[in-house]
Amino acid sequence: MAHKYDKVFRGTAFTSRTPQEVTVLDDHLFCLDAEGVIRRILGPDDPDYDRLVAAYSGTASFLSLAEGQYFLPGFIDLHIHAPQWAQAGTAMDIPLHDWLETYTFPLESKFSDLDFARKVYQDLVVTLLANGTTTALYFATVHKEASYLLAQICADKGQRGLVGKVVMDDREQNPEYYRDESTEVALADTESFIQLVQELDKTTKQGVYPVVTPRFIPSCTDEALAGLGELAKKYNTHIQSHCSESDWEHNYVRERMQKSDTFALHEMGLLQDKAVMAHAVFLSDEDADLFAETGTAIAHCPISNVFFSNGVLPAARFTAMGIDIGLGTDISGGFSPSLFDNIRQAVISSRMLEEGVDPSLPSTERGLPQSRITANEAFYYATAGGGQSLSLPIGRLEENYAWDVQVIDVNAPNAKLPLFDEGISREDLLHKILFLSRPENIREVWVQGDCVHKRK
Ligand SMILES: Nc1nc2[nH]cnc2c(=O)[nH]1
Repeated sequence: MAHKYDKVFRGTAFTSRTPQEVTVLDDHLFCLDAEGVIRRILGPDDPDYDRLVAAYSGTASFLSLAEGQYFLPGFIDLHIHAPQWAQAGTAMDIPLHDWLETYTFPLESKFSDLDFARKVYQDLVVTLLANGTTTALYFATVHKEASYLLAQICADKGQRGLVGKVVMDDREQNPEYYRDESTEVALADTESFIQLVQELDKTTKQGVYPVVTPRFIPSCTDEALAGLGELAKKYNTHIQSHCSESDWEHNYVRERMQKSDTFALHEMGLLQDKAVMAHAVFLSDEDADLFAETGTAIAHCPISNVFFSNGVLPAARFTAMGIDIGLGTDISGGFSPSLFDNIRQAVISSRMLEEGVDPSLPSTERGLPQSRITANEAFYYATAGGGQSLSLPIGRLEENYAWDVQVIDVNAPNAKLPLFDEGISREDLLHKILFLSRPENIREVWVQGDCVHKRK
């Protein structure tokens, strides 16, 4: 009899049900179709379970996890500057504005050289996959060709890439050596980039997507911002930018536009269901309401925020207000390519926000009550929250979602997790995985039903 499913996986999986609750699927079967979509999930009590195991086990379509191995959804990096991988871990000691001018713009300008771009982008995509990141929302550079090359590399290596050619057209704000030639060229390049990537997408299984990407308001003219809003609408694309990241940026926009970043971006047609704004640390309640109403998501980048944001995102409050939130590494404002590291920092930063950090103040005045997030919530942001933010069926191990997973091995050689209690609860085990896993524990990574990384 012909097999109904393209692949069947057997093992224990963790997946978020809500921001606070994780579902454990103990020794379940995950049945995929040829498109790499989960069509059926069944537990050992299901009457079909034994029949399916008997039919598929021993075939090339069946993969069963060993003791100590678990499925987690692949991570979704909701904010990452691909070219900045080349400077990750350096220049963490100066403010955002100086950092952009002294380090970042000179580096990004080098991506006019396609050979250099290829070297950096290939290394980054492979590294992200090895860190369990199955989908990434990338800023590239102003260069159309190199931005397209990044989309091609994602297509080639099997990562779901959402890629933006960055727009920086303001002649006063951007250095002559690194900006769009003119507003017209910025818009024309963006439009042809969108068309090229939408064509490329048709050749991939996992999907690659063009993203309308004004770097941030300070680097764009009003005309470019409005034109980009129209292009996003015309081609139904995702949108990304930075919003209210730091005191300097937030105040610059207020002075130039006489309104907040959020309201200015909204006026330009840049807030919508498929829009993701990085940081958003300084949103007022009115700004936050507008995010929730328009379906605009926040890419929370907790490591980067320590260095560049002058504050901590009140993630718990914004989640309660109904805003979609995902996690971003913000390479290289953040130094780490790992969303495990960012899960940890999201929890740590939220605790510091809640408790406060100035010991000279009485405890009652030190912090912002009810700001802490749990490890479950940070896990949600890195997975289901990211999928929700992008309006894509990813980030959950549920029927009709893509099979994007990482196989975690708690007994990996040289990276064994400290597990000495055989009766450990499933939730405690997940928390150990979240706080202690290293790349060595990520045994395999799958995107849209295909294996894209395997540790030797
Ligand atoms: N963190 C960060 N903030 C920005 N704001 C504008 N550009 C950037 C960037 O590259 N990184």
